[in-house]
Amino acid sequence: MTQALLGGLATGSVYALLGLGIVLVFSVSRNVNLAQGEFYVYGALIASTLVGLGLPILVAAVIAVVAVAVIAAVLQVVVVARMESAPHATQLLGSIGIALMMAGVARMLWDTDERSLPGLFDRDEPFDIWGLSITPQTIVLFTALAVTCALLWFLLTRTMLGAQMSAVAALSSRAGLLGIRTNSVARLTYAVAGGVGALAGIVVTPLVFVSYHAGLGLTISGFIAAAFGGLRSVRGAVAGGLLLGVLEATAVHVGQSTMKTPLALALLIVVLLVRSESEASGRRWRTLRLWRARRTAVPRLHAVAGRARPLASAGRRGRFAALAVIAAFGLAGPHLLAPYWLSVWTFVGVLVVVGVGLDLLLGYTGQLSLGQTTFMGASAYLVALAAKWWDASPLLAVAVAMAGSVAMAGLVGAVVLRLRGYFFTLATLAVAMGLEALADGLPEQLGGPSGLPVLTTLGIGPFALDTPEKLFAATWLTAALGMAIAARLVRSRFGYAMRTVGHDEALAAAVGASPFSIKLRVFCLSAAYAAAAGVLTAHSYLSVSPSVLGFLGGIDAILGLLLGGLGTVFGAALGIPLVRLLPEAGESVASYQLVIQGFAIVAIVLLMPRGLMGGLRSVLQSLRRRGDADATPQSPEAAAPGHLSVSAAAAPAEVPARDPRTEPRLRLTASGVEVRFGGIVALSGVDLEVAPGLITGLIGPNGAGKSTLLAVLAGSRRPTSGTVRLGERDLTGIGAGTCARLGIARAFQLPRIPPHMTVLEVAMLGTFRRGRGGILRSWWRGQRELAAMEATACEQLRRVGIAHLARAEASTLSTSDQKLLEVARALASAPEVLLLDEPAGGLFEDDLPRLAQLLRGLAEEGLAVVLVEHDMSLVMEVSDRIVVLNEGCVIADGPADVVRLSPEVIDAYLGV
Ligand SMILES: Nc1ncnc2c1ncn2[C@@H]1O[C@H](COP(=O)(O)OP(=O)(O)OP(=O)(O)O)[C@@H](O)[C@H]1O
Repeated sequence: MTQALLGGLATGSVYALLGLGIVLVFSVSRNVNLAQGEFYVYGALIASTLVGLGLPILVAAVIAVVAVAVIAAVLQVVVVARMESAPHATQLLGSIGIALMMAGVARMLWDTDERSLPGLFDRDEPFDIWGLSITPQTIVLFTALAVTCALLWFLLTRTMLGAQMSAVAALSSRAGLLGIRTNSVARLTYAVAGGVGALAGIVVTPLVFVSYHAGLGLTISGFIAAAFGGLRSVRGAVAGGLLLGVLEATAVHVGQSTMKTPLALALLIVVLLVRSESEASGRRWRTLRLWRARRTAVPRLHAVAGRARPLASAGRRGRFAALAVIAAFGLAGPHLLAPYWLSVWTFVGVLVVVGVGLDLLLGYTGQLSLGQTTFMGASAYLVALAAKWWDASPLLAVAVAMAGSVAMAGLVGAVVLRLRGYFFTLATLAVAMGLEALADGLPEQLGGPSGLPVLTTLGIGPFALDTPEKLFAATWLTAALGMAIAARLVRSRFGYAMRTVGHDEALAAAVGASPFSIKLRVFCLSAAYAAAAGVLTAHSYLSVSPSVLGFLGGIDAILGLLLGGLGTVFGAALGIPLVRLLPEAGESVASYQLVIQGFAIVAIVLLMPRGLMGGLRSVLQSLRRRGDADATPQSPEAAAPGHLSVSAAAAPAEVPARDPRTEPRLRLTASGVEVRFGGIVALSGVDLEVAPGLITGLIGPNGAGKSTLLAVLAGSRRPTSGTVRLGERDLTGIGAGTCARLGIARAFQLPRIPPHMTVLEVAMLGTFRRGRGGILRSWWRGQRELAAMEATACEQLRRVGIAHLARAEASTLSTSDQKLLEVARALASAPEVLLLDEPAGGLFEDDLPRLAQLLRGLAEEGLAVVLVEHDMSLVMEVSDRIVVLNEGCVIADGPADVVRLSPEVIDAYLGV
C-alpha cells in the first residue's frame, strides 16, 4: 500500500504541475486555459525530437521549455487577448479551439506515434529507501515540483513581475490605472504557465509514453488539482494534485482501476460545488416553490389581443420556408442520395437534432454544456438495455430512453447548474468523461469498450423504421420538428425569459423570472433533443458504444452550431452539415480534421461571433429596413412621440395597471436595516415606510447608501440585519425574483438592455410576472399570451413617450430613451411598488417635465413610488415625502418643504 501511495504521489506531482499552470493563468486573466495539457504534450514531443537529433536531454529540455513558453505567449497575444471581453462561454470555446488546434498540429508534426524520453540519470535501478523502491525519475519528478514551487514563490513574492501579477489578479484591468501594462503581464503569465506545463511533460515522459492526443485528459487532471484551491491558490493546486494522484493510486490498488477516472471526475464535481459555493445559491429551490405558491395573487395579463398575430412573430414566413425545405429534404433525400451518402446525411441529421437543443441552452440561455452527448449516449444505452433486460416493445424502449435521459438531465442539472460560467462547463465535461469511462469499465452490464447491440426496430407495424431510407426521413423530420418547437419557444414568454437569463441573470430576476429554474428546464429540454438523437443513433447503427457518451462526439455539434450561428434556431442545420461533410472531402482532409476544427472554432469566435445565420439575418434586416424606408414615407404623425406604428394586434390594449381583486394596495416597510461590506457600513439602522399613492424621494450625497437601500428593498441584496416587509409578508432574503413576483418593480440606474432585443421586446420582459407560459404553453395558447404581452408593453411605451421606437434595437437607443425604456419595462409588470434609481440622470431636458407628469400620474393611481434622484428640482417637485440618507443613516424624513430647510440636510447634502 505504501508503495502504491508513493506512486500516487508521483503521479500527483504531475497533476500539481499542470494545476499550477492553470492557477497562474486563471488568477491573472480569469481564463481557464484548456490547452494546459497541450503545453505538456508539446514540451515532451519537442524534447524527444531534439534528443532524436542528438542533443543531450538537459539541453533539449531547456530548449523545449523555452519554445513552449514562446508558443503560449504567442497564443495569448493572437487569440486569448482578443477574447478578453467576450462572455465566459465564448472564452471557453476559444480555449477548446486552441487545444484542438494544438493537438491537430501535433498530429501533423509527430503523427500518431507514441514517444518517450531518456531519464536525466543513466541509472535505471530503483533506490531502496526505508523499504520503498523509488526510481531515479520519480525523484526527478518530486524535485521538479519542489523547484517549480520554490521558483514560483520567488517570482510571485520577490520580483516586480510577481508584484504586477498579484496586482492584476486583484484588480483585473483596473491595474492599468496603476501604470501596470496588463497585456504584458498576461502574456508573461501565459509564458510561465507554458514553461511549467512543458516541464511536467519532460519529467514524466521517461516514465509514460506521450502522443498528440494526451492533452485534454491531462488538462482535466490539472484542472481538478487547481480547483482544490478555488483556481487561485498555488498551495491548493499542489495539495489537490497530490490528493488526486493518491486517490487514483488507491483505486487501482484495491482492484478498481476502471473506477479511477469516474472517481476523479466525481471528485471534481464535489470540489467545484464546495469551492465555488458563493456561485451557487441554496435559496433557488425555495424561490421556485414560492413562485408557484403566489401565482394566484398576481394580476394577470388580459388577453386583449384576441387571436391577433403578435408583432414578435415577424419573419414567420421565412421560418416556415426553412422548415419546409428541411422536411422536404427528409422526404426527398432517400430518392436522391446513394446509400453511402444516405447514412452520412442521417448522422448529420442526428447531430442537427443535438445542435438545436444545444442552441436553446447555449445560444439563448448562455450555458455552454459539453455534456450533451451524455444524454444522447444515455438514451442510446437505455434503448439497448430496455430491449435486453425487459424485452420491452420498441415504443416502450423509446419512451424509457427519453424519460430516463430527461430525468437524468434533471438530476445532473440540479447539481451542475448551481455552478456558473467556467465551473458549469467543466462540470458537464466531467460528467461526460466520467460516464464514458464508467461505460468502458462495466463490461458485464454495459458491454465494456465494445458496447451493446440494439436489437429492436424503431416504430411498429407499417410504421417500422426498418430501412436506412425510413430512418433518414425520420431523422430529418425530427430535426424539422425540433426546430419548429424551438422557433416557437424562443418567441414566447418563456423564450424571452430564457434569452434574458442568457445575458443578464440580475435583470431576469428583476422581472420575476427564476434564473435557476429556467436554466434547469432548458437543460432538460436540450437533453430531450439529445435523447431523441440517441434513439435515432441507436437504431441507425444498431449498436451503442462508450464513445457516443464522450464529449468529443459533441464537438462537431458545437462547432457546426458556432459556424451556423448561435441563438438562431436554424444555425445548426446550416453549420453542422458543413462541419460533418468536411472529412468526406478525402482521406487527406480527414487526417487534418482536428487542426481544421480547432482553427475554425478560433476563427469563428474571433471573427464571426454570430455565425452564418447571424450574417444572413443582418443582411436581410438591412434590406428590409431599406425596403420599409422606400415604401413608407415618414409621416409627421408616425415620427411623433406617442405614435406606435405596430400591427392592429397590439394597438388598443387597455390593460389595467392592476387587478382590482388584489385591493388594498400594500405598504413596503424596512426596519432597522443594516448592510455591511466587510468593514464598510453602507446602511445602519435604516427605517423606511413606502406608502401607496405617494412618491417617496430618497436623496443623499454620493456613497450615502441610496442604491444599496434600493437593492435591499428590491430583494437583490440581503441585509446584514433588519427586515423588509410588503404588507404583512416578510421579504427579507427571499431574493429579487420573488420580490418582483410579489409586485416590486425596479428601474436600474444604468439601463440593463439585453443585446439583440427590440424596444418592444425589452418592455415585454416586464410583463413576465403576470403571465403563465412555460415550455409547453409556448405551443398551447402561447401566441395569444405573446400578443397580450405586446399590448401591455406598447401601452407602457406610449405612456413614457417612446412608442415610436418600438421596433428599434434597444441597445442602439440614446441613454435618455433607454432610461425611459427602463421605466416602461418596470411599469409593464403592473407593480405594487416602483423603485426608480436616478431615472432623470442622462435624460434630455425636454423629457423631464413628462417624467414628472408620469410620476405624479402613477402616484394618483395609487402606486407606491421610491425615487432615488440627484436632480433636486424634480425631487422637490414630485415627492410627497423626502428621506435623506447620509453615511448610511437617515438624517431627515418629512415633507419636501420641511426637509429642504433642515440644517443637517443643508450641511450634509444641499450645501446652501
Ligand atoms: N458591492 C460593494 N462592495 C463594497 N462596498 C460597496 C458595494 N456597494 C456599495 N458599496 C459601498 O457602500 C456605500 C454606499 O454605496 P451606494 O452605492 O449605496 O451609495 P449611493 O448613495 O447610491 O451613491 P451614488 O449616489 O454615488 O450612487 C459606499 O461607500 C460604497 O462604496
